Amino acid sequence: MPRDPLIGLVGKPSAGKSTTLNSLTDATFTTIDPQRAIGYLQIECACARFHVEDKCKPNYGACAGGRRSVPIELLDVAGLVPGAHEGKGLGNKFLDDLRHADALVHVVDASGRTNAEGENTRGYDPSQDIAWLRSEIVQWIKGNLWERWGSIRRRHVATKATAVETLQAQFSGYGSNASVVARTLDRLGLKEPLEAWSEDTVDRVVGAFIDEKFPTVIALNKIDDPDAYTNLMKITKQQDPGLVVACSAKAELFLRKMAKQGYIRYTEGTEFVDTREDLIADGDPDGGGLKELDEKNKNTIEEYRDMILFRYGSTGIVQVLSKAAEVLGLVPVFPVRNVSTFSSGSDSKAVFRDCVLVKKNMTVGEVGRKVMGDAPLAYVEGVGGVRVSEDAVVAVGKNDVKGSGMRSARRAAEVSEEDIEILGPANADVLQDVA
Ligand SMILES: Nc1nc2c(ncn2[C@@H]2O[C@H](COP(=O)(O)OP(=O)(O)OP(=O)(O)O)[C@@H](O)[C@H]2O)c(=O)[nH]1
Repeated sequence: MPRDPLIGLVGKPSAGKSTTLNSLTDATFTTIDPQRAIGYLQIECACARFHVEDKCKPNYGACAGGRRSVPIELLDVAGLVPGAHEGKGLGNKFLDDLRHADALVHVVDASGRTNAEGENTRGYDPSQDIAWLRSEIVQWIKGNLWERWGSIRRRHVATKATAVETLQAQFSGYGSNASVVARTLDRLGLKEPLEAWSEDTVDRVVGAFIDEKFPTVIALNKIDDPDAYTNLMKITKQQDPGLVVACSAKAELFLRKMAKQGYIRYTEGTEFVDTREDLIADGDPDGGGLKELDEKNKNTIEEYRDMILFRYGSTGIVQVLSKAAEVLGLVPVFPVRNVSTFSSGSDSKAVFRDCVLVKKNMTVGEVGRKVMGDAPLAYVEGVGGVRVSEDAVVAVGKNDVKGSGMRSARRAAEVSEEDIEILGPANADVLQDVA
């Protein structure tokens, strides 16, 4: 059964990984182990599409006016320093942890105040970190492959295997599967057979495999630091701007903490912060019931407004996670028991109680099995009661709402009502092309 997607946070020591992880998670009920936590991905909820926002009650996470926070697992992959592939730092442990991740967030200290080892300095060029992190992963995978290339090639010829079969046998240890390898090769469109590949071709295969298996978002952290701006401009020009997000984990952590303690109103992912003073000035004599801030915290909020919120539009942390979900191509699927009312079992008034995040290119049948485990899947239908093939692929707005089979399904498969789930297409007008 496909497991839940996992996003790995990587970066040198002191880049801000733990702060990012803490700012994305709700410390009260999140710790799986010290390195793993549940963060919340913000998505457009299906309730908005069907105008039932007022009845939306998620079993996990929350939904406010159609913006839903869906739990997603995060992993802090600590211990990366240059030379990790040779066992430096926490080298082997780092690489071992890395293989579980489906996408990476590279947390970069954009302030230039820490060197490659994470030690204090000034004026360090953080674009170097992006280059060496990639190079560590490349050397790790290429090293393992090239070391045995002679025998891999001989076996490939002797067994008349396909290139996908031969490479998958080598890449399975990185959490790969045959479709990842097939997409890697498609990306390159190589003409020569595997036995004729040069070292240069193997390098290109490794590079394309890393792009496919570990799509990476670059989180340029510490933008509250005045030195960060120049680095930010430089890196945004060098990298695919679609993969870079400017952020401040420290600011996000602070704002969430202050909001939780009742000092401010803060809408995560936005520039909107209200203090008691602001609300009184806006005409609410009670100041929204917020507590009075002390001078120090008031100044910090002012500083964050100037340096981050008004300049960048948000702390960027919510966007880091959304971007990671985007590069991974995650599709939120909404299991419901009834495809007309969108309710789930016992509580017939609440809608869209569940939401699971699945990877793009998953079929309706695979999603059904993920949600239902081994229970037999009689048939699949969705909004409007339209039947859908198990082989259809899910995408946002397409085959992403599912409900229970009831009587007709029971006839179809002779299993109990509880055993059936149905997946179905959303309204034709919201169908989107499969990415
Ligand atoms: N100015 C500023 N400092 C930050 C920010 N995020 C983290 N820091 C600081 O950077 C230091 C290192 O942060 P951590 O989150 O512990 O870094 P890490 O990457 O987990 O470090 P290791 O545990 O050593 O791998 C701490 O002093 C943080 O307060 C930020 O957005 N702005």
